[in-house]
Amino acid sequence: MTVLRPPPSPAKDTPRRLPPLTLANPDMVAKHTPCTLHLSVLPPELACRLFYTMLDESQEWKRNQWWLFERLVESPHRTSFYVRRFSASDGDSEDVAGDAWQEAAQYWYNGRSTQPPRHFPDVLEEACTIVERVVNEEMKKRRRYPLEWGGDSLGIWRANVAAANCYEGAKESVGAHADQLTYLGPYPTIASISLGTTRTFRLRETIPSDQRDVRQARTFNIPLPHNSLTIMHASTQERFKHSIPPQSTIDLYRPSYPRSMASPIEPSNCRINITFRFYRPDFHPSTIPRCKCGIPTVLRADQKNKQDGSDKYWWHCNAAAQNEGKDCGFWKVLDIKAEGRGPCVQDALEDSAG
Ligand SMILES: O=C(O)CCC(=O)C(=O)O
Ligand SMILES: [Fe+2]
Repeated sequence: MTVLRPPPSPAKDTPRRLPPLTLANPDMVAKHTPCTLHLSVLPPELACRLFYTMLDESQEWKRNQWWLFERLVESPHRTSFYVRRFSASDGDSEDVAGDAWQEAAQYWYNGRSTQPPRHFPDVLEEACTIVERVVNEEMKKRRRYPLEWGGDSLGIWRANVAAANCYEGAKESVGAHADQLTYLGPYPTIASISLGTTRTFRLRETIPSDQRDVRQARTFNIPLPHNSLTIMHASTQERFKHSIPPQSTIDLYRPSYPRSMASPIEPSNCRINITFRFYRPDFHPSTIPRCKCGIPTVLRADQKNKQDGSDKYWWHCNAAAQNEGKDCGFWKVLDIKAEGRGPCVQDALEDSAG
């Protein structure tokens, strides 16, 4: 007897695999990613002075340490955290350098106890003012997202903290991640300046689970030269992971100015990165949910699962990072309204409509 078999079902269409793409100039970065790249952003003398100052400071920076699957691991680069001093004329209800914010600095280091954070050195303050100007000009050209911070009636972005990283040699790196949103809140704008040797900044989109059958992620490699500013605009932390991958070789950086009149120019194999950030008053440390371990939780965007296409964020226990990998399993969805946070851009829009 002949057994009739149904014809083989046609192979399911798998989305096209896309090769990595190098984004070699600002136009390409803006076209393919939610980021913008700004070359030669600081006056050259200031960029060089900032490089020397932060390189000297970096002698004190530490490798982050945390527990991962029952193993204590160490970040393959050194890092530090700075807070900005504000004058009363800035109208801040609380200086971010105040005691409460020291908790936030501690959580830059995965919950490790730390010394009080340092203040911006003068040269960092000088650079920050220029960076803010560039960020605000760029933000004016962009759409705003409903969950962005809407508390500044003039819609002006400013930085109140900075995280700094030093990558020494070609092998130091940072793995693929999206930044934690604990004190930044949803849809932050993060401005990241690069000094010293050129390194590749890698961006890769996370495709939400319900779109995996229709499209694939692409890897974008962006070479970041000395004195360039990368702005990770709103939605980068919701949709992309970023990294600085290890490289087989790097070009030494040759500063254009000596440290002093008498000193020779010394080539360097270091890249200094400074990310300027705005810690939101509505994500003040006193408002961060505590888990059953009694310590502050951390907030992350859920890049894979969207609620009916809209974003979802989780507060979750982060004790494992410092507690030999053990946590209490606390997970709670962020509910901006119920938690009394804001105003967000959407609230400002509702007010003007109503
Ligand atoms: O070095 C860089 O450009 C990225 C640093 C970074 O991702 C971070 O500090 O969160
Ligand atoms: Fe990051």
